[in-house]
Amino acid sequence: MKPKKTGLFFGTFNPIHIGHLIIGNYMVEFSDLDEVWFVVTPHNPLKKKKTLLEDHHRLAMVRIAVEDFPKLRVSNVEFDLPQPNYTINTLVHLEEKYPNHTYCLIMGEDNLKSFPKWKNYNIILDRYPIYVYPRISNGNVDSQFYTSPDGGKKIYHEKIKMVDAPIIELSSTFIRKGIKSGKNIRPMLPAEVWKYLDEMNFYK
Ligand SMILES: Nc1ncnc2c1ncn2[C@@H]1O[C@H](COP(=O)(O)OP(=O)(O)OP(=O)(O)O)[C@@H](O)[C@H]1O
Ligand SMILES: O=C(O)c1ccc[n+]([C@@H]2O[C@H](COP(=O)([O-])O)[C@@H](O)[C@H]2O)c1
Repeated sequence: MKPKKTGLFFGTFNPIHIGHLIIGNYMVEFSDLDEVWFVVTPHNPLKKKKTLLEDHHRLAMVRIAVEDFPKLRVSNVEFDLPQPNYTINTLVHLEEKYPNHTYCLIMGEDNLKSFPKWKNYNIILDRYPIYVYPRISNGNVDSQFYTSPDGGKKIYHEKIKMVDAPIIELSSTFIRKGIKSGKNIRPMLPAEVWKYLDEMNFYK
């Protein structure tokens, strides 16, 4: 059987919002990927855990968000791996567990900026293409992968594919703050995710 080309969209998803969904869906519809897995991360090694909802709630909301999209899947593979979750370890694990897939990474531009701080990022780059989705909130990306030697037109590492997709400037942080200050942020979340959050009184 031909291996499935699978995009791994790693994230904290605290909570998942329509920006995430638009990215996952765009990648699977407008690139060469067969499917996209939203891999819910218990603990990002570069983030503090304090404002984080419990893993199973974040997972439940991703599951609700993707259930009507057959090419989008949710994965809790990192729940049983050591924390904090280093992506290289998860990739090794996935290669063993699901050998009939070829993997690439999906990330927003903000994550590309911190990418050189990731464990074994050179090995990740060696082995996996990275599809990057544009994001502007953190200013111009100035990671080593972006700097053209002549300072002119941006050039990128050969494994990094910048995807020409619409920019949706929305973040989970914005949503959490909005809820805390009593704003109506309902259109920013899939309807059923908003319902879940609201019923559970999260982020208030
Ligand atoms: N609006 C967006 N546009 C492009 N990429 C995004 C967007 N929102 C999230 N991402 C990407 O999705 C992945 C998971 O992101 P994450 O769960 O941290 O969401 P976030 O909205 O950035 O959350 P937070 O505000 O809590 O940091 C990351 O690769 C991030 O870059
Ligand atoms: O492997 C690393 O060193 C590493 C460092 C920082 C972040 N990551 C991963 O990047 C993913 C995106 O995280 P986040 O919090 O921006 O959604 C998440 O799966 C993290 O575990 C991984």
